[in-house]
Amino acid sequence: MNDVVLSCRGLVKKFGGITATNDVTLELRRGARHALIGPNGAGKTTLINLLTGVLEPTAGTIMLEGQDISRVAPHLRVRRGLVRTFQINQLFASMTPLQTLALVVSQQRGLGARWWRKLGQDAGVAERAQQLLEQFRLGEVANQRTEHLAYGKRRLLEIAIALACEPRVLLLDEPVAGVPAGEREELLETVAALPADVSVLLIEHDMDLVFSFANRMTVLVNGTVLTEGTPAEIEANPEVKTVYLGHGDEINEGLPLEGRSHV
Ligand SMILES: Nc1ncnc2c1ncn2[C@@H]1O[C@H](COP(=O)(O)OP(=O)(O)OP(=O)(O)O)[C@@H](O)[C@H]1O
Repeated sequence: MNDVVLSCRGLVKKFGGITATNDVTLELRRGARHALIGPNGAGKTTLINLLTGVLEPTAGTIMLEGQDISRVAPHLRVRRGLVRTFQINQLFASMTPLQTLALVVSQQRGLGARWWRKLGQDAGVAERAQQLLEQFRLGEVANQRTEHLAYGKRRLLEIAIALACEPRVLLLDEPVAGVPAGEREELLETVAALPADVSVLLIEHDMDLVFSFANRMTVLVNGTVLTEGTPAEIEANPEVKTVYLGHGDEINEGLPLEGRSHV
């Protein structure tokens, strides 16, 4: 069992009379490429917020590398290696990718607020920032203000920032959402090339990405795990089809064999 990196057991989250997460048990294995899918309102965002500590569970436990983190503050979960991608906010708009990544790498290495002075001096920080720029195909835009970047490049920067935090578990929250067709390929290739030792939980509506990326899938419906399995098992599962068919606009038109991508 020690190859389980992140798990939750009997996780419940109630908002007043609404049960958004209903007795969810999930295991993420070391090196996993695991996708979490489900129709709108299934509880995916709530579950990610519980795992990252943004929300406190009504009941249940969350374990990271064998330790109970159910009540650990979000920033301390990041320090322990549980990192999610987040949308770049105003804070980074006027900074360049190089500055942003140097800042995050500096913070990660305990250099804190002295990052800017250290940038020129600390070869380790500059080198790691440069590696990340190359890995995420941001070299050409390294010195452009983030607010001027193409949307796909911003999404790449978001993943690069998460990786700069040296995660053991990476929660990828809809990495291709809103990315124009012409910029998607680069993003898909970069996601596919994430380091094998980082375990990834992907939440995504784009079924092309889900089925090309994941080797394990969990389907959430009404806050509950409907089923879990390999992509082939999920695709063949009549219950999964019914659930998505019931929602009309979703996977019924989106399962890969039926030739559609976005749901
Ligand atoms: N803060 C909140 N207060 C009350 N109800 C909430 C809150 N957050 C989520 N919910 C409800 O919990 C349920 C699950 O919502 P959640 O956003 O987690 O689903 P989701 O699977 O992420 O949906 P989507 O794919 O549309 O983003 C929904 O019924 C939603 O209305």
